[in-house]
Amino acid sequence: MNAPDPSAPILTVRGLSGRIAGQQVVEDVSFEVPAIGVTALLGRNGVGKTSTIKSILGLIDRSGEVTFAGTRIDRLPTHRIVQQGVGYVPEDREVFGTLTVAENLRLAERDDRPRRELIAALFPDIHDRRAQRAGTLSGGQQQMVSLARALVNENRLLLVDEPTKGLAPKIVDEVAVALAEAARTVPMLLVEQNLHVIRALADRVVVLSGGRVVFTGEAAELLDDEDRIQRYLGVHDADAAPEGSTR
Ligand SMILES: Nc1ncnc2c1ncn2[C@@H]1O[C@H](COP(=O)(O)OP(=O)(O)OP(=O)(O)O)[C@@H](O)[C@H]1O
Repeated sequence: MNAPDPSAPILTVRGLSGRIAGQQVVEDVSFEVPAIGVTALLGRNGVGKTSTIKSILGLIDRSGEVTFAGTRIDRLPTHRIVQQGVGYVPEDREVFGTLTVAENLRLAERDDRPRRELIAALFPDIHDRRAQRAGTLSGGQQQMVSLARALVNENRLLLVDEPTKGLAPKIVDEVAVALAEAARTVPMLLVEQNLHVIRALADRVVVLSGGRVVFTGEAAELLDDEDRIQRYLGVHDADAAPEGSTR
């Protein structure tokens, strides 16, 4: 077998469309995620970022081509996509509130040798709270559990949806540090609205507007351009979050 080409994208999306309840929420979206670093998926509220992630994962009705590590995955059910090494950290965390931290992590374990030591090292606070019910954790702690669930398996790509949403600034920084650690070992497609976090983490950006891609490029190309930031994201650089955001 040939060795994989490290310069090839880990994920290629071509002409992806997604529908929810018969309504088109993702329209003919095309972009690539390199096999290294963080690619940020950006855009104003409601442009279709979450729906794009869900279309890739087959969580909503979709059409178009999605190629992961050289294999078409656009006809596969979600569990088969995840089994191929696509980790998902959903918006709003979706931890099992009545289960303990340890039980939440155990449920996520897919590999023969789950990376429990790595999780303990990356998230010492969560490790110390492994007997606590996840529903009683703070928002930031729940986000760490959600991230830990994706990192406990050896994934080849992480899809991370708005990990800092609704968190206090200090906790946003902690989550950003954890994401940066994670990004050292696995490429990431990150939906994020906080400009400070985007600046700290993103290597490349893909910007959506009205369900379509309107800009792709190096993160600095967007972040050094006040006009583009305002036009595409509806924020001034000094702001942490776009218009209409709850943060
Ligand atoms: N379950 C649903 N039923 C009907 N419409 C939906 C549903 N989920 C999303 N939509 C619509 O699809 C469009 C795209 O939503 P999506 O959540 O993908 O946007 P987003 O860019 O992730 O937004 P945000 O930044 O606010 O999280 C929006 O117009 C939204 O109202």
